[in-house]
Amino acid sequence: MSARRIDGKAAAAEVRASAGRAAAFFRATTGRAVGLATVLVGEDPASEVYIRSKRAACSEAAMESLHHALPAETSEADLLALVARLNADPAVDGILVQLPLPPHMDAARVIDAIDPDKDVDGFHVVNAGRLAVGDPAALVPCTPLGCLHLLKAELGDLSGKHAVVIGRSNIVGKPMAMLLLAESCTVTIAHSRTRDLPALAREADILVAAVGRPEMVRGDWVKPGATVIDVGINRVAGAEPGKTRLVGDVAYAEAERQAGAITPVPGGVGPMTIAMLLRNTVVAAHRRQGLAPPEGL
Ligand SMILES: Nc1nc2c(c(=O)[nH]1)N[C@@H](CN(C=O)c1ccc(C(=O)N[C@@H](CCC(=O)O)C(=O)O)cc1)CN2
Repeated sequence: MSARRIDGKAAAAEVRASAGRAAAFFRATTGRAVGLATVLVGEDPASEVYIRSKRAACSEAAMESLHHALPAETSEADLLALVARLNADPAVDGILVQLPLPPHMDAARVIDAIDPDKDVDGFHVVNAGRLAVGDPAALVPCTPLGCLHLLKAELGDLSGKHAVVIGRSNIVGKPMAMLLLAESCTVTIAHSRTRDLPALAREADILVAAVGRPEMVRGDWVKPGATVIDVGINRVAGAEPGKTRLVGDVAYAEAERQAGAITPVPGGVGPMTIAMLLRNTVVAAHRRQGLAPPEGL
């Protein structure tokens, strides 16, 4: 039997619509639009596409996006000075510095210069700490937040389920594990040094793959009926010369024969990242104004 295909595009459209309604309420209440500052350093083509999509999503939700495009050779000091100006700007509710940054910059230093309450990517150490201790003031990284949204829509209550998260990055693996723990899952974080990863993965009711290695998770790693969330976005050579195609970290055609439900790539987790960015920005705006973010956002 074939797994249910989890439609991330449809789920993302709902989250974006609900963020748009909250942004309209915010404008009606405060007299100003929710403002997101986007910062792109250099001309990485994929980053340019993501920034364009984020700005288009903002405009669709009637939020203001204030874009700063800096040349690749910008110094870290100049970027930090821009971040300081955005921190102080009352029209800016959220600040997003698109990653990756050029190699001469220290991304951790730049992220930690962002006001944690405007850190709509949820990457700041203060937000990582808030998430770890269960502080509701945490702004949570968009990709794992999107994964959790898809999991809850698919499974309802996650309590007691065994979740295996493959990947331990600060922006996906670790926050994903924290979110699942907060839902009372039993969580195992696996990584490149984990012994007998296929056997461990086969124990998972929920299997999250966030390793950045094309189709690493094979069909026989998946417990029958498990829910599989594929965070990978890997561009690999296509069938025709010179063409490429996107694949996840999961060998989809094999895994869908085992899983109960599975996210595709593209069209699974990816669209949720931008939807949750809008959600985080609207939440940050409400909190900064002393307003309660709308229920269910
Ligand atoms: N500051 C940040 N930088 C980066 C983040 C982030 O969350 N904050 N995440 C990624 C890139 N990213 C957003 O920035 C992102 C990646 C992928 C998608 C997406 O919708 N993917 C589509 C496929 C798109 C394609 O055809 O290439 C999908 O999976 O369906 C959205 C956002 C790194 N940097």
